[in-house]
Amino acid sequence: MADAAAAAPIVVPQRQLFIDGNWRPPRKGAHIPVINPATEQIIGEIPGATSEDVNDAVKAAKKAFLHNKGQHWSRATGEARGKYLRAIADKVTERKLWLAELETLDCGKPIDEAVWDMEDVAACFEYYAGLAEKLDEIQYAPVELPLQNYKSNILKEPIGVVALITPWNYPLLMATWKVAPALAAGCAVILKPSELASVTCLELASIIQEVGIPPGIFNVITGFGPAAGAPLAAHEDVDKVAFTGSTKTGRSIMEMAARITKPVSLELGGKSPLIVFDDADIDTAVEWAMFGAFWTNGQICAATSRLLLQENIAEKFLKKLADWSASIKIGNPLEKGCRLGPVVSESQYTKILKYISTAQAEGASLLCGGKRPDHLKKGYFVGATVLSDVKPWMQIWKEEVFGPVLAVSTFKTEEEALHLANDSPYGLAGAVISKDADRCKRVSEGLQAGIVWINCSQPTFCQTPWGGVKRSGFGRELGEWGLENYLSVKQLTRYISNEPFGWYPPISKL
Ligand SMILES: NC(=O)C1=CN([C@@H]2O[C@H](COP(=O)(O)OP(=O)(O)OC[C@H]3O[C@@H](n4cnc5c(N)ncnc54)[C@H](O)[C@@H]3O)[C@@H](O)[C@H]2O)C=CC1
Ligand SMILES: N=C(N)NCCCC(=O)O
Ligand code: NA
Repeated sequence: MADAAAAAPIVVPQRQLFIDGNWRPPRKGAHIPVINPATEQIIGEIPGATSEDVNDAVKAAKKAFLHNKGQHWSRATGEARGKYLRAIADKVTERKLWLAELETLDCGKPIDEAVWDMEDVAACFEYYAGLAEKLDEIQYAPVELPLQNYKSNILKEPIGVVALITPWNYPLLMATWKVAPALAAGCAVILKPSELASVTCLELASIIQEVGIPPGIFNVITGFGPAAGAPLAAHEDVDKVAFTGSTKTGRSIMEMAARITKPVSLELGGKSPLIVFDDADIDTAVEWAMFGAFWTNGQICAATSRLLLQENIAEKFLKKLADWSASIKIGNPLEKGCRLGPVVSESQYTKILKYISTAQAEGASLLCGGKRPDHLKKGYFVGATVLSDVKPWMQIWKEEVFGPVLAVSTFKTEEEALHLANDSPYGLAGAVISKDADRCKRVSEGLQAGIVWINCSQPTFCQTPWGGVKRSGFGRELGEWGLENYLSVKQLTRYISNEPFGWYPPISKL
């Protein structure tokens, strides 16, 4: 399929903003080119929304949330909403290859990975359909009280109109991690995908239109961050913002939200460590180290981009790592078997190369990669890059690169490894590889991170919570925690005694 498609170019559908169940051109008429990072060519365009369109979308969402006293959506049963989520999952599955090809064209990830993402997207909608149904069972859950005159019950209600602002590294999957639980909870959604990769999110709008979710419950506003994202995050009638992206933008969103005391959940950057002990099986560990740093062309917030090797295996490990990394199939991401495509944009490409040259200037050794491979004349390709002799004070050890760049350092003892691993403002993920289960347990407990992988790096399931500590953000996506992000908890406390309360002396006795 991918090869046939490469022969007959796939056409990016021309779409408008999706507001109130309809496709609408942006009020100011702006458009943003869609660039294929593998060819550097413009292959389509997306609408460039501004605050006027944001106002329209928020108004539609608010109206839809309250429509018919919420009976048709926000106060409908979870079971009713779950049916729509399952229908979305089915359509994503039907269109899996088409969506995957669009994703690859738009952001450059290898087609095999894009297909995998689409499978995860469908599974995530399916999973939250199940949680929507389960929500009905737990409504009015009793709370045990110390006084017999009272009974308390808990209602879980949708938070309201939610703004979901998402990045370009897993364009449709990161949107789904937010859209699926938000819809399951009964919220009305405004999705603002990244201007660098919005195509598949617009296709999701088309799917949602087809399955017949009430107009206004799901809206997509494409556009630049400052023009479309900022007015959305700051809007008075947006009840919550969920964001995944850079630490800098996350901070500005939190500042905007703070002005009107609006809740936010933030999934920000990382510089996650992978610690490999000397009892590890070298081949297995090398492969996980590569996957943790080069999958998704290295553009993963939870990438284990800092590798810590126990000193006595470092030489052997690095030799294998460099040879294997240099052999990764890099090129046309639409070709099956491709394992490294271009990074998303010219500015990311330039930024990554700058990180690599700074690292070398600071004394790190380049073992492989570091540039666009010679056989590729165009496209934002960066060969899988391994930098060794990295010291903790170097920029490459401290800052998120968001590209296929692995920084390597060594340690002697477990204690030193943990110290080096935790010496970062970030705390999204961490990983440990060792045959010693006790050591893995100690290290897992010692890592300051929201996600710890043991004897692997990156596998992620929609059932398990996702999010960070320290400056990597707060709140948890996925699993039951992901649903809580979009629910508010209401307590209902009833006085059930037939006797008067009796605090004030009765008037007759005065
Ligand atoms: N943690 C993660 O998953 C991600 C981290 N990043 C990091 O961020 C760096 C820069 O990438 P960008 O695409 O510029 O990330 P970004 O954080 O600026 O973009 C993420 C989303 O936020 C929106 N946005 C930007 N400025 C905004 C504002 N003022 N108000 C509201 N929304 C706004 C963008 O349009 C996009 O939808 C990357 O090199 C990488 O280090 C980027 C994408 C994902
Ligand atoms: N689908 C998997 N396994 N991981 C997604 C990681 C998304 C991120 O960059 O945060
Ligand atoms: Na693009």
